[in-house]
Amino acid sequence: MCAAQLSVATSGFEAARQVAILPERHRSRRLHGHSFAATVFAEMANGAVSFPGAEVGTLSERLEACIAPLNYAFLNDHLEMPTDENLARWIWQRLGVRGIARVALQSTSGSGVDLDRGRAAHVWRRYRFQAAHRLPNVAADHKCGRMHGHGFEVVIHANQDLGARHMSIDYDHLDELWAPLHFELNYHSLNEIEGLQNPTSEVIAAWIWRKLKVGLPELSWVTVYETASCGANFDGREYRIWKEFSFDSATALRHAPQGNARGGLHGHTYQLRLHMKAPLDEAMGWTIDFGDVKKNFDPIFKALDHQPLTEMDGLRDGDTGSLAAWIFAQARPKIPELSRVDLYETPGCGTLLAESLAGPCMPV
Ligand SMILES: Nc1nc2c(c(=O)[nH]1)N=C([C@H](O)[C@H](O)COP(=O)(O)OP(=O)(O)OP(=O)(O)O)CN2
Repeated sequence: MCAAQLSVATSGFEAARQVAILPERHRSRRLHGHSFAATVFAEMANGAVSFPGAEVGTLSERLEACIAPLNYAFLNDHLEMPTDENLARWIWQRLGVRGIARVALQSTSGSGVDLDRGRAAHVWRRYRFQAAHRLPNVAADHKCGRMHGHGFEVVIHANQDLGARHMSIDYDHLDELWAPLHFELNYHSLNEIEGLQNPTSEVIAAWIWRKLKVGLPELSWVTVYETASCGANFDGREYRIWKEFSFDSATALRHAPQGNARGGLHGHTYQLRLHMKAPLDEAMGWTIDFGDVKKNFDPIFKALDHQPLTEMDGLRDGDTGSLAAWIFAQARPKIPELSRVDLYETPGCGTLLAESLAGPCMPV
């Protein structure tokens, strides 16, 4: 049913750099530093791991070894031009893992680059705005029918490889394009803005897409976080929404060799992101209601949270790959629009199970 099962590993490094390719007087031409985070998505073949269930651990070890020379280092000693994009490419080349599907590199929590399967570089930037809204078409007892508000977050991805010039889409360019939209949205009631009379996450994402695409033909995705646990993204054609859950469970890896701590009973605070793909319901302005996703997933959530996964019926093993497959199989009949499951056992480390790899990585 799923086209891709990818192991995901994330690891950080502290490093200094100078980016001389940027225009005169750009702040990043000066010596500066970041807490970088690198994320790798890879299909881990059976032969690449020492035992079934070790995929995420093995990928994490490989990534840590790969970026170790960059930690507490001057990046210009390792790469001629250490832009975020070039760092992501450097990691892809040196990781020594077959089956890499994506590499993501964040230099701050608000900016980074994702290399897709074809190694096209999508630069992204995160923005925030504070706004009120209500959904006018929901049922009378729906909480979102009342006027309320959110600290919305927006992530803009643009395909750098489509730009005519190298570094043509740098972060400052995205900031310039975002500024008038921020002015329109921030500290406003969204329902009063032309085109946002029914301001669902999906409608907001499409509205931002239309506004930005004119000046930014390289735009790849617009992602709107309505709350910390839900949101929507739009690529000009298709809508995807997600809803996140956190559950705390005990697990053990059945095939871990004697003496490996993962073979014994241990536990995680899992982060689960369910992605749904569906056409827009024009009347409601959404694909499906986040609230319905939560309600339909609730029995499965209860089967997972504060439970010993080792005793779960039908779960082949306690690794995130097995668990994501179990969750997909259980949830799909209840949520037919479900198209992807991201499951992390520690921040940024876990499994992504998807029908297609369309859509952004989503920053850690
Ligand atoms: N597909 C969509 N569904 C819903 C949207 C939307 O924009 N698109 N919006 C809402 C509400 O505006 C609401 O603010 C968000 O709903 P909800 O998922 O219930 O968010 P919470 O974070 O408040 O949920 P909890 O998990 O209960 O904390 C509704 N649906």
